[in-house]
Amino acid sequence: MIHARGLVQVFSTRSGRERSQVRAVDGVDLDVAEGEVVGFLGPNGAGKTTTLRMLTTLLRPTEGTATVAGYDVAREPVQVRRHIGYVSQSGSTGSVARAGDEIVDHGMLYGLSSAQARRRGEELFEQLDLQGLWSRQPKTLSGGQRRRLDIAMGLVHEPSLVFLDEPTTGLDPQARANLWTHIADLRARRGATVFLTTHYLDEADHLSDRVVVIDHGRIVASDTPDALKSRVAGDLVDLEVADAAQVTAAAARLERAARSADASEPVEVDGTHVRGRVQRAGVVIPGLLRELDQDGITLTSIEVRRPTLDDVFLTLTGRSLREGG
Ligand SMILES: Nc1ncnc2c1ncn2[C@@H]1O[C@H](COP(=O)(O)OP(=O)(O)OP(=O)(O)O)[C@@H](O)[C@H]1O
Repeated sequence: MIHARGLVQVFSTRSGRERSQVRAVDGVDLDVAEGEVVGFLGPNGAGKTTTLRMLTTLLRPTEGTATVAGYDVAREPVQVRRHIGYVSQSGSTGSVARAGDEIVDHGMLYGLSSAQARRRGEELFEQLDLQGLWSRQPKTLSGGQRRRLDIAMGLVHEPSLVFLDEPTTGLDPQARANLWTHIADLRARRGATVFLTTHYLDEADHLSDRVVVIDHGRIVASDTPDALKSRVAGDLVDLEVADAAQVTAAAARLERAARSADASEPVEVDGTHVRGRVQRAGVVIPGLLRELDQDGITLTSIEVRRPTLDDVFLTLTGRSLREGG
């Protein structure tokens, strides 16, 4: 569905007399298969939107090639646009027309007859839980309803590939969860391929078959969320030691368990807490507990936290997405 090779985008900027160049996207290769849901993540300014704009033909690549839905973005932009849906960050539903008329107009813009566009619009209103809102002006809808209307507009011409740029930004948790169901449905019901950018790691984790991470204009990782988590981070084990005098001995034990499991971070001591990462806590902990017991070390508590995509992100880019914003 998407095949990109060596995509580059260089922007020239001017500040006063100074001219400078920004290599916003710096050699991106990307392959997305039919029916895949891919989450595209990166810190602010990493090049996500610029990549998306090249793939949707809104921006001509400085270098490199890409085919999207079977058409070349540089040579066949009209064909590309006809076969994709694009829901931008800002959305497109700011007008004063009625929501239903907006969607019919949009469908006709893509070559549907008005009857076809109406039928398709009504179907989408139903699928996206927008029943009863056909005659409302978009500006009177809630944030979640408006975002769903944006998505309906992006789908009216039945594209097999949909680009969603930060689909849930600014929505409350309930509206986000609701939209997730609809996005997951796109693939389940229609077999659509979905390429989405997001700042929410839980969203990428929940929705994506595969997560692609971009940093400084380059792809730094591409794998399933689970594979990324187990490859990069390891499970965090937090031991709380009952007797402060035994903290050092407990740390040495955890250190050994972590080392044998090939963890990269050092064990950290914080008061009576000893923390470290081990590759597979379920395998490592029974042996560790036996050793601590043999040494006469008593624990007040033990906690294990599975790695999150944020841990992966931090390891890959040196920044936390949560700090981003
Ligand atoms: N039209 C432009 N002219 C000059 N520089 C630009 C232009 N558009 C983007 N850039 C720069 O290119 C880099 C990548 O920007 P881009 O918007 O693709 O990042 P992003 O990953 O989408 O970020 P965000 O998460 O903040 O939306 C940034 O350094 C940005 O300042």
